[in-house]
Formats: sequence, C-alpha cells, structure tokens
Amino acid sequence: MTEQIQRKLSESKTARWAVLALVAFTMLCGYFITDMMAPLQDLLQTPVDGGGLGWTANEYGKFTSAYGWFNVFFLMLIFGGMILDKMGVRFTGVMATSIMLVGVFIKWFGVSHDFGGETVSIFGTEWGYPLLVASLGYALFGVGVEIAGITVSKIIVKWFKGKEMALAMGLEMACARIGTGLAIGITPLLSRAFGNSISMPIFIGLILLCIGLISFIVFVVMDKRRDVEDAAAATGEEEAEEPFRFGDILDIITLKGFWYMALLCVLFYSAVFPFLKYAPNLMINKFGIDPEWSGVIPALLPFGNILLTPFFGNLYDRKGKGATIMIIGSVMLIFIHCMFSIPMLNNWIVALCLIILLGIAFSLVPSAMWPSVPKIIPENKLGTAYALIFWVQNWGLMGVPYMIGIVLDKYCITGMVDGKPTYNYMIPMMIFTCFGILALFISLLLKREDRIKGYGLELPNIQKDADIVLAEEMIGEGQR
Ligand SMILES: NCCCC[C@H](NC(=O)[C@@H](N)CCCCN)C(=O)O
Repeated sequence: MTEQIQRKLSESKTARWAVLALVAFTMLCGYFITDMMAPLQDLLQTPVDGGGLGWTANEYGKFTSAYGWFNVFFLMLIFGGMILDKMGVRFTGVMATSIMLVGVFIKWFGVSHDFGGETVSIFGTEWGYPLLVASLGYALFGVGVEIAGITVSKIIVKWFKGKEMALAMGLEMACARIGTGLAIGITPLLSRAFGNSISMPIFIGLILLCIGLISFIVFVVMDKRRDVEDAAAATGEEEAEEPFRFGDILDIITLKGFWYMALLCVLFYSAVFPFLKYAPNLMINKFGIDPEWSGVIPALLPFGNILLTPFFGNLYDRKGKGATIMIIGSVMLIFIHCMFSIPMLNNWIVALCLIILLGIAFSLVPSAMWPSVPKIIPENKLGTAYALIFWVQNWGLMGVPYMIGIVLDKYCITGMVDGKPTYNYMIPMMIFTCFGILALFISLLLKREDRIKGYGLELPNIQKDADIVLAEEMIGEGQR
C-alpha cells in the first residue's frame, strides 16, 4: 500500500508540478537578488552626503560584473557542473542556495557597514570598501545562482523527461522572470519606503532567499522519497547513469554545434541582461522618467516573458523551427537596440513599445535555445554541457556591464545634476546592437550546421520525445 502511494509520487502529475513550483520558487528568489541593484543605480551614484554610496557608473559596472568573477576566472561554474554530475541534484542544490545566502549576506554587509571612507588599491585601481565587499558578496552569490540554474535544469530533466519537459523549462524561466520583474519594479519602491535605503531591499532579498532555501529543502525531501521508492521498485533492468569523465568536456568542446550554441547564448544574453542593468538609468536619462518609476517600463520585459516563454516553448514542442526562432529573435534584437540608440526617439511610448518587443525577442530565443541543447549534446553529458555554455555566457554577463560602465563614464557624460552625471546612451545602445548583429550571424551558422549534421533543431520536440520514449521501450523490451 505504502509502495503504491510512493509510486504515485514518482508518477503523479501533481508531484512533478509541485517539484517544479518548489525549485522554480528558489530560482525566483535568486533572480530577484541578481537584478535588484539595477533600479538603485541612481541612488548608488548619489553622493554619500545625499544618502547614496557615491559610486561612479564605472564602479557600478565593476559591481555588476562581479557576478561572473568567480564563475569565469576560478572556473566555479564548471566545477559546479562536475559536482552536480557526481553528487546529484539534492546536494548541489542545497550547496548552491547556501552559497547564494552567504553571498547576499556579504553584499548586504558591504553596503550597510560604515567603513569610514577607507579605500584599497587592487591592480592599480582604488576600491572603496563598500564597493569591494559588496562585489565579493555578489561574486559569491553569482556562483550559487548559476550552479542552482544548472541544477534546476537537471531536476526538470529528471522529473519531466518523456513528459512536459520543454513546457516545464519555459515555466521555470517564467518564474525566474517574475523574480527579475519584481526586482526591477519594486526595489525602488522598497528603497523609498525605507527612506531611500540601499541596504533594506537587500535585507528583504536575504529573507526571501531563506524561504527559497526552505522551498528547496522541501523538494529534497520529495526527491529523496522518490529515489527510495524508485530503488525499491527497481527491477535491475534500468540503465545506471554514466559517471562523469573528464573526457566528456573534450567530447563537448570539439562539437561545432556546441560552440554555435554557446556563442549565440553569450551574444544574445549579453544584449539583454546587461542592458537590463542599465535600463532604469536609460529611462531616466533618455526618456526623462522619474527615478522612482524608472524600473516600471523595463520591468515589463520580464513580465512579458512570463507568458511568452512557456507559450513559445510549447510552440517549439509542437511545430519545431528552433533554429529559425533563434534567427527571428536576433533580427528583432538588432532592430530594438538600434531604435534605442537613436537620440531623437525619446518619447516614453517608444521605450514602452521597444521593451515589449524586446520581451517577445527574449522569449523567443531562450524558449528555443535551452531545449535545443539536448538535440546537440548526448544526455549523459548534458549537465557538463549546460555548465560550459553558462561559463561562456558568464564572460559576457561579467564583461559587458563593466565595459558599458567605462564607456558611459568616458564618452557619454552630458552634464551634472544634483552631483550626479547625466548620460547620452547612444554608444552603449550601439554596442548592444552589434551583439545582435553577431548573434544573427551565429544563428545563421547554427541553422546551416543543423542542416549538415541533422540535429533536428527545426523538428518538433514532441515528435522527438515520442521517438525517444519508443526507443527506450524497445530497448526495455529487448532486455526483457
Ligand atoms: N532551464 C534553463 C535555464 C537557463 C535560463 C537562463 N539562465 C541563464 O542563462 C543564467 N546563466 C544567467 C542568469 C542571469 C540572471 N540575471 C535564463 O534565461 O534566465
């Protein structure tokens, strides 16, 4: 009887959607904290006697780029992928969420503690202690949230394989976007509610992430129960999962298709996530929006993704055309950033329309990109492959905000208001347009490679999933 109930857990629709809800909530908390500083850029750049931290745009760029420091230079993300393949989703997920918590705590300490204006010189540049400590905390947090990201992908594969996998991935991304949308939309309001505080919104993020950890621990209990039950019900016919081999990395990086995917990922995401970090400031400087409401229009992007990512994922599942979807997304990206770069298009309605379009483009590409990876990479190497793609992508997530910060301070200052510089965003937006052009080029190469190698990127996923299930059944039959 107990066994029956437990088997119901492993096969139950309610259980797997509950699992998705639990881990997606953890990711929502992670994305909330990832993006919560963007709407505070104006406040961070406010002089210390005005209640800010007196950072320059360059310093804000340094802080933002810290997200990728440990992932990129210390290869933390790749180690995370290996740990995931070796230790499993439960251990890695709890580890990643705990790392996030420690990281946010350090970041909160950095911006809330009075260091008495002390600075330190690193590689010839002066760093104020709040900036350095907050950046180190954010760098650690970046390790946690990225490893959590690959872990959750593997959890979705484990619980949804042969079922609604692409839809589940789309929904998980949708939840992550809720986190981003809330971060951009409500952080300025939270800050204002606590007297223009920078530290209180971070503290609230910390509390939220504690709930995210509890949510993940509930998943751990369910997943463990499922494994115990699966082990008890095992007939001995199941294939044991292949252990991680270092050779796997070589197998992956020698595939042209992998590189097209990784490059497309870094180019496309570099034109969106780093853009979002500056979008509230762009709204203030170009479209004359009040700082308190500067996050509202950019917040529409992630909120648009919430509906559209699962929608396009479902479309890809049924109709295919994955490579074409990525091409269309890249073309849209070029158009949108090009329009943003034109100085005379400075009415807020233009900003609104362009952000809505960006929301569509940023739903199209991820909904086709992530479910396409398993078509190029064999399943037993997927964890490592996702980690490698994330690693390449992190170069962009780290380098681009840093570069934009430097460009803003060097070439784009148009004046000073209340002790803060005002900016012309034309050059940064042209840089983002160039990423779109390169992304288009790579997506065309990917489509060509798909034609040559027959990865099936243009084929519906459901058809492919059905084939896989059929093939697995046939193998099972044969073994019996
Ligand atoms: N199941 C798909 C997971 C990929 C989602 C993807 N996340 C990333 O690319 C992260 N490496 C970067 C997250 C940066 C957060 N501001 C996504 O589309 O969010």
